[in-house]
Amino acid sequence: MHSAHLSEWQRRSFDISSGTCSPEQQADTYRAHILGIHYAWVSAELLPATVARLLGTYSERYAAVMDSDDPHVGLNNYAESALHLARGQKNNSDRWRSSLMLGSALALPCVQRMARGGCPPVTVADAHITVGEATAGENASTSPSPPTTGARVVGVHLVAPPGDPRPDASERGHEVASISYSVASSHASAPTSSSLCKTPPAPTPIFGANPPCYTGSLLQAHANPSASSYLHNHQPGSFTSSNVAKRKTFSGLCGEDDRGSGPETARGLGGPGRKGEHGHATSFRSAREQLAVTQQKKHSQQPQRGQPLGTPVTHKKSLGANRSRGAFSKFVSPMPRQEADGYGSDSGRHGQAAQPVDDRLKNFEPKIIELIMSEIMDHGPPVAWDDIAGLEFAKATIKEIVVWPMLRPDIFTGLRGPPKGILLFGPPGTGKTLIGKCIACQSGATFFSISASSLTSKWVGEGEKMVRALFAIARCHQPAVIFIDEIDSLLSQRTDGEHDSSRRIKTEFLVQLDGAATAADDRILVVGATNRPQEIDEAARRRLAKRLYVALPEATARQQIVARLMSREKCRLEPQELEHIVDGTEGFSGADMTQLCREAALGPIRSIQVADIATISPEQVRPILYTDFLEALKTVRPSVSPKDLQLYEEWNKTFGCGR
Ligand SMILES: Nc1ncnc2c1ncn2[C@@H]1O[C@H](COP(=O)(O)OP(=O)(O)OP(=O)(O)O)[C@@H](O)[C@H]1O
Ligand SMILES: [Mg+2]
Repeated sequence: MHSAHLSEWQRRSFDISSGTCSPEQQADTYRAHILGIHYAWVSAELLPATVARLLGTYSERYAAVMDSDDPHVGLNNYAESALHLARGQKNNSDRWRSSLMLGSALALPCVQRMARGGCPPVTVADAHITVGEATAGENASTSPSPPTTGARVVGVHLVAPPGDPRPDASERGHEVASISYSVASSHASAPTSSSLCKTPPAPTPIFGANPPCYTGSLLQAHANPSASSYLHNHQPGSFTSSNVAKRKTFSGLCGEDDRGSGPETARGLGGPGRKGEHGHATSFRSAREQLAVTQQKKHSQQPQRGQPLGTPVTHKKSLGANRSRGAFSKFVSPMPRQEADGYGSDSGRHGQAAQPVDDRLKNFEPKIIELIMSEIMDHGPPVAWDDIAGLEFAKATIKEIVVWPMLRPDIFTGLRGPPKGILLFGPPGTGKTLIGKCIACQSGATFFSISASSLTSKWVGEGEKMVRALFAIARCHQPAVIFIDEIDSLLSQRTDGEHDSSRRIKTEFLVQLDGAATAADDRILVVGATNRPQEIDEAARRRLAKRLYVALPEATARQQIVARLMSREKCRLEPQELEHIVDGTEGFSGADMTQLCREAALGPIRSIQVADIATISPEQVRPILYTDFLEALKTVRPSVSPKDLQLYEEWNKTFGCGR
């Protein structure tokens, strides 16, 4: 072994053998010996035989110290060092002082918020709360003496500063004294607090008219045992206690623990009915009572009708937490509510499908009904009859067929009954769709505006169902107008090579149109519009009994169109100029006239310098002039060729209902 080790070894052996060692020192020395031998063995500093001999020797001696039954010799000092450390530590649990002092508590934002409700914030000088031996505060002179001399006063002192300008400041000394006395008397079985209290105890909530005022709280704490518990649990002052028992005493004297804090608690369950040995409410409460208290608290926190203003109510803001989510709670859709009128026109307009209410619709799949309701029904911007220029015969006929029978169904019966179908045919852009929109607005009927593509489906059989559903729904909403724009694509002539499904759709439509599936008094009118009337199937043509030619606008109609459009713009057109424009637009359709006016309206803008376009005000833009129309006429051409026009004329002569 190294010399250093050897000297250490020798020193230990000498210490033990000298007889001056205490048993603890002996045990420690033997432990050190054994560790040293292990170390030397591992380091190969000792021969195994030597290790065995030494270990045997020292283990035996160590065991003699440690395992001895002799109380004077034997010891167990394993934990000695730890205990030694613990003994050196200061234990502060006995005398504990909260770091939350009155001053810091009053500076807390929540306390300041409470104080903002009309009662001035309490200052440090206002309150001095002491738990412990009798205190001799500045208010001692104002406090009545405790009835029992030597009784330990556990007091709550609220001291009014001498110069406090607040009106109740002078009284608070007495009031506080009564609090102090009240608590003390409870300990000493003294007279009731009410006999000494200046303010009669009232069963008001702990936060009365001046909730944030600590004075009020403390006074009511005096009157109300449970309020005392509030004080106990929430008092922001310094809390000094000499030991745990004293703190428990204070807790008991103050009333209930925090589980029962609140006025309802005292009045309802733990209050007058349940008294502790000192005549105060005890803190014990069964689970059932606790549940009732919790419920009561919950309900009392909800604002009641007629609750006086200023009564503080604790509101917990939560998102939807107040809403019942139970199995019986009614789900409220976040979508805006529609009128629950079944398949009313309103519900369909907004794309929300209602549940079928009519027996006639029960055989249809909801999705088909939904599709028709949500996509087919259409209500555009309002169109008046006067908005349609010219076309007097067509307008009169439609009024006769659609509007009047709707108004007087009792007169239009029998032979006077309206036809089941109307066909509006004519060149493109002449106002056929416009007439359909006008019917929708003016007839007062439920208006179904569908396109052929809405009724056709790639799924075999779906198209026929759609057609059937359309008429069924229209039947449920009589009087109804089914407007089918570009009806030629739906009811074109049936050919041998066409797909079977489209043929079936046509057949179904003709069946429905014929009225075979409808009653005689059903008021459903089908209005078809097409610019290719010659392509319509002859069976369909027959069923669309009133075939009205929507011709190109005549001179007066063209003039009306221009005048009407220009009346909404800043325009300067002489009557002669307007006549010239009308004369120069022979063969123009209504759409062409609209396009001409749009083009002319751009004339004033084009005359503005490019640099000024960003800064010019609308008032500075010059009016539309005749020259603008002349310029526009250079670019706008009629969209209907004379040849096409001839075809329409011929078809009208052949199949049309015009004069
Ligand atoms: N008689 C008219 N009076 C006023 N404006 C009209 C008239 N005819 C057409 N217009 C104008 O032309 C536009 C197109 O008209 P509309 O859509 O009714 O034509 P259409 O006959 O349905 O054409 P298409 O056969 O191509 O469908 C209208 O929005 C309207 O501005
Ligand atoms: Mg059209």
